[in-house]
Amino acid sequence: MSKPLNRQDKIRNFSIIAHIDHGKSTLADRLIQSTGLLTQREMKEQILDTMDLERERGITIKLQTTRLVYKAKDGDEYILNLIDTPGHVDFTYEVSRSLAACEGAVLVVDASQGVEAQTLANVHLADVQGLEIVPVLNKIDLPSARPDEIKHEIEEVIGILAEDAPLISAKDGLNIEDVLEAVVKKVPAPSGDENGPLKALIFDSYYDSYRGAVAMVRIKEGQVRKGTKIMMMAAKKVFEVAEVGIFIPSATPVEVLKAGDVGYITASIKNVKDCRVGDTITDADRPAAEPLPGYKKAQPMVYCGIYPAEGESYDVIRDALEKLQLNDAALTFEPETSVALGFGFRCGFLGLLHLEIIQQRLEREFDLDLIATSPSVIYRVTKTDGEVIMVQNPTNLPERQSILTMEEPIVDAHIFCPTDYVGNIMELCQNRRGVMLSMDYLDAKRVRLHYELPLNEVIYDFFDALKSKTRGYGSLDYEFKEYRESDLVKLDVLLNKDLIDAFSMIVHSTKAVSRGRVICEKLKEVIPRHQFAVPIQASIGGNIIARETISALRKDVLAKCYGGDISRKKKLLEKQKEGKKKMRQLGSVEVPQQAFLEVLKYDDNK
Ligand SMILES: Nc1nc2c(ncn2[C@@H]2O[C@H](COP(=O)(O)OP(=O)(O)OP(=O)(O)O)[C@@H](O)[C@H]2O)c(=O)[nH]1
Repeated sequence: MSKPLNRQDKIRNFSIIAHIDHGKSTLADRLIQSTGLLTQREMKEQILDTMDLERERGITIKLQTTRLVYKAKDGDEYILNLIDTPGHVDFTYEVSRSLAACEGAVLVVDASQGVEAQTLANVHLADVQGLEIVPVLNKIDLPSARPDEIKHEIEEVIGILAEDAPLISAKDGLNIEDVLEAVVKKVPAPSGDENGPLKALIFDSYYDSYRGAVAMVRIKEGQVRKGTKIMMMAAKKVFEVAEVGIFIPSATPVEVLKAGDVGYITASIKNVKDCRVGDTITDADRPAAEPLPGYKKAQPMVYCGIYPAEGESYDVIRDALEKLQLNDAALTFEPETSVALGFGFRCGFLGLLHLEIIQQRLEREFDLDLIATSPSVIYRVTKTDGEVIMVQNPTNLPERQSILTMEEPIVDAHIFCPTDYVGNIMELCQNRRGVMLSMDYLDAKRVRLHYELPLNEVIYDFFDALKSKTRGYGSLDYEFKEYRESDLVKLDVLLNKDLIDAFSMIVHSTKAVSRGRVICEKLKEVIPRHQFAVPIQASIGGNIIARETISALRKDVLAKCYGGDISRKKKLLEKQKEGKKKMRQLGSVEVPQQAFLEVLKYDDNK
């Protein structure tokens, strides 16, 4: 006797996880296409990666979800809810968010590259959520594909069976159906009482100017429909549901969402703070006893100041940050002031990429002109009077004589790379004060290195340096380990004798002189000449350790334009104006926005 048919038996909720570039988005597109959701013509190049920024960088940041309908080989129709995940070392937290809404994860591994740092990191996150992992080997069309070796590697390094893993080419659309079959067979159907009190997990949200905050939810128990009075369990706010729906892939209203479903809820929620990712939605008239377990809250690891450029409004920036925070709980901010830059915000990020993305989203989506100061990690300072303080902003570092000890965050870093580049990696890590803990050979060609590294050496451009020193083949994953005492000093920058607090940073004492020199040189390159000479100095505790001077020059852009070419003159003046817009007056010196980014760049050869 077969057991009676249950609606949930025909639902599968899953994510795709992969190391960057192993083909996650390409596979997602193929799955959408092969289940007939969209015709070829309608298919954009990459449907799930909607944001411009992502396209540019080729990484997925914002979560998206899509309902697919698949007629399986067993003759039944299944609803497959595919929840997209971001793919970068900075965003493991967001991966956890989408995994919390699933029962399984398709693990895509490039059949020529093999297991990489984020393959392992993502598997670990899926494991923590108790998900079924379905391995898939992609890019088997490549002549360099070595599926048998990589299957073995998956079994050895990850410890899951890979014998039956589908061998696919997402690019050519080869064996895509095997992936759908594996999802149907291996990923468990959702369970959860449809008639119990409502419990819905908000795994993402976005702001829609007409409908207010839209909560993307996984219904774990109970049901929700238009008119249901819902309560946000953490926010303790009650709303009446205006609409529930699903993504196919655009938002489409349905009558009801029940346990096991993935969809969205709108309820004219005007204040974005009332619709926090990770919160549980319940029925206000019949509330659940307890909220769902959230996932581990992400701790920002990198802080920087964000200030309005000339003429921008502080309130508009606050509003924009609040909107971004709605679906990015890892972003934190609080007001701060800078002598050089005025009123702004101290913002916390997961890492440098996260910082750059938020900065660019503020500039593009909200059309804001901003200045971001040097990023900093959080230092733990014990003062001579016994007080312990956490310092996120170098400007707040107490006077030297009142500091007893300073500790800095240390991370555990795992680096995967081809054996040819081991020497380069070791050199890089040594330059960044790393301590090697172990080195394992994955096979004859690849190694895994385990290092301890101070976070303040990783946040600036470690990832870029790693990529360039391994021709793109190295991969990195890191996590916070502990605070450790360290010999740190505050490095200040003076422009025309004025201390510019926005440039101050905390560095290891052995690095201070070389960093100071590089910063002065970089600033000399990017700050335009003024009508007076501008000394650029780096100092530690009042002692100047490096100096450059920008010589005086009068800039007359029209000097070259003799004759009557008025349109050319106009163009030059426009260009100069445009250039001005990106300038910021710091004391008596005009500094281009770019300078703030330049000071961060390390020079590993110095
Ligand atoms: N040869 C070959 N190339 C593929 C295949 N699948 C994907 N690619 C290519 O690999 C690159 C990365 O693919 P994506 O789908 O963007 O990778 P991703 O894992 O989504 O990357 P992120 O969004 O950065 O996480 C693209 O240039 C794809 O065209 C495949 O089966 N064969």
